[in-house]
Amino acid sequence: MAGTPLLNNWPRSRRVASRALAPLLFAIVVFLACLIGIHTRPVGFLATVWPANAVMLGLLIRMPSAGRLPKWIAGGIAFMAADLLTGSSLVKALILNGANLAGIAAAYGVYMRSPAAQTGLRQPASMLYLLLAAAAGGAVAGVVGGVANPMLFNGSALRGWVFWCATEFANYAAVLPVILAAPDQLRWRQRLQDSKSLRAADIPPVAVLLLSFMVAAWIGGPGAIAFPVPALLWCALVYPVFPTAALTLLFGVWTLGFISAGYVPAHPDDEMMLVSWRLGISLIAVTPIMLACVMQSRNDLLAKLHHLATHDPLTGMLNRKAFCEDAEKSLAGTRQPCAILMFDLDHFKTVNDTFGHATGDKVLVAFAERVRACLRAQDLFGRLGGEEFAALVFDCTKAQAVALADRIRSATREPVILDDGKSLVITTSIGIAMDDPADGRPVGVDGLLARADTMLYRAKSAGRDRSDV
Ligand SMILES: Nc1nc2c(ncn2[C@@H]2O[C@H](COP(=O)(O)OP(=O)(O)OP(=O)(O)O)[C@@H](O)[C@H]2O)c(=O)[nH]1
Repeated sequence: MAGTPLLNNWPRSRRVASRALAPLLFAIVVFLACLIGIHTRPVGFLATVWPANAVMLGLLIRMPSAGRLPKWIAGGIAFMAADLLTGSSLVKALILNGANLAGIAAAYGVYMRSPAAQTGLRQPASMLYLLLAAAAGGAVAGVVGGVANPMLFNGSALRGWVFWCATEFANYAAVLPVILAAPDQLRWRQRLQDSKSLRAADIPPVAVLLLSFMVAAWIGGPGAIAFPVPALLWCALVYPVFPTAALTLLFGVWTLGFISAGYVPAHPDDEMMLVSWRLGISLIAVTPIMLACVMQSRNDLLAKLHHLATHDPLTGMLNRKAFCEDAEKSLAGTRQPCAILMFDLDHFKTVNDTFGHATGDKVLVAFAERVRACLRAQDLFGRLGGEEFAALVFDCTKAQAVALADRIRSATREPVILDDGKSLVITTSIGIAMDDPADGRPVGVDGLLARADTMLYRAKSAGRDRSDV
C-alpha cells in the first residue's frame, strides 16, 4: 500500500539500503511494541495492552512488497528477544510467541484475501473485513493459548482459548485501524502543512470527547463507558479515519484504565468478566471507525464527482465552466495585470479526416500537456470545447504574454509521434487579451474571452500559427 510507490521513486542505492534496513527497523518497532505490552502488565490484568501483534500485522499489510520472509524472521526474533530479556523462560517464550506468530499469520492471510487489502480503510465494509481478520487471528492464537493454558497457568484449555481469542481480537480491533489508516511520508508532510491552517471547527469534537471522559469519571458506573460514544461519532463525522482511529484507541485505553481504577464494578480475577469487558469495549470502538470509513468513501466519491464536473475527460484540464468560474474568482482577487490567451488548433478537421478521430484525440491531449508545461502552477488552463483552449496568466505584461504565446507555438510545432511511429506536426493560433486593473474597470472573464476570440479570429485570418493581441 503506502510505502511501495514512494520507494520506487528513490535512487537504486537508496532503495537497496532501505530494503536492507527494513527488517531491522521492523524488528525494532515490534520489539518496542512488545516492551509496551510487557510493561503494562503490572498495571492490572484489565489494563493489559498487547499492541505487538497488531503492530506487526499492520506493518506486514502496509509493506506487502519484497522482503516478507526477512520481516517474519525479524518479527519472530523481536518477540523472543523482548520476552527473554524481560525474564521469561525459553519454553514459555517459545509457546507464547508461537501463539502470537500463528495468530498474526492467520489474520494476515484473511485480511490480504479480502477486498480491504486493495482499498484500505476507505470503504464502508473495510472494518468488517478487519474484524474478520482479527477474529481469525484471535481464533488461531487461541488454539495455541488453549494448549498453553493448562501447561503454563494450570487453567482449562477452553478458557485459555476464549481468553486468548478475545484478548487478541480486542487488541487487533483497537490498534490495527490506527496503523492501517496512518498517512504515509508524503501525506504526513501535507497533513503538517494543513495543520498550520487548523480550522476552529476542528476543535469542538475532540474537546467534547475529553469533556465526556471527565464526566464519565465523575459519574462513574457501567453506563459511563458509553458516555464518550457520541463525541467519538462526532469525531468520525469531522475527522479522517486516522485521527478517528487514534482517538478511538485512546477511548479503549482510557476505558480499560477506568475499569482498572475501580470506577466500574469488576472482578479482576474473573477471566470471563475480563473477556466480556474487552470484547464489549472493542466492539463499541468499531462503530466510530466504521463511520469514519463511510465518511471517507463518501468524501472520495464527492471528490471524484467534483473532478468529473470540473474537468474535461479527454485532456484532464479544467472544463469551460470551471475555467470561467475559477478565472472570475482569481481576477476579482488580484490587483496584478493578467493576460488571457485563447488557442485554436489550425486545420484540426484535416487531422481528424486524414488520421481518424482517435489520432485527433491524441493530438488534443498532447497539445494540452504542452501548453500546461509552458505555464506556471498558479496559471489557469482549460479546454473551452472542441479544439479551443484558454489560459489565464497572472502578473503578466503584454510583452510577456506575447513571448509566452511564442513559446507555446514553438512547443506545439514539436512533432506528435503517432502509434504507428509516424509523426505529425500541428500548429495553433492564439488570441491574447490583457486585463490591467490600472487601466480602469476590469471587463470580467466573459469580456476578456470575447476580446481574445476577436484577436484569435485575426490571427487565423492573417494565416494561422501566429498570435495577435
Ligand atoms: N478528435 C476530436 N476532434 C474534435 C473534438 N472536438 C471537436 N473536434 C473536431 O475539431 C474540428 C474543428 O474543425 P473546424 O472548426 O472546422 O476548424 P479547423 O479544421 O481546425 O480549422 P481552423 O480552426 O479554421 O484552422 C472538427 O472536425 C471537430 O469534429 C474531439 O474531442 N476530438
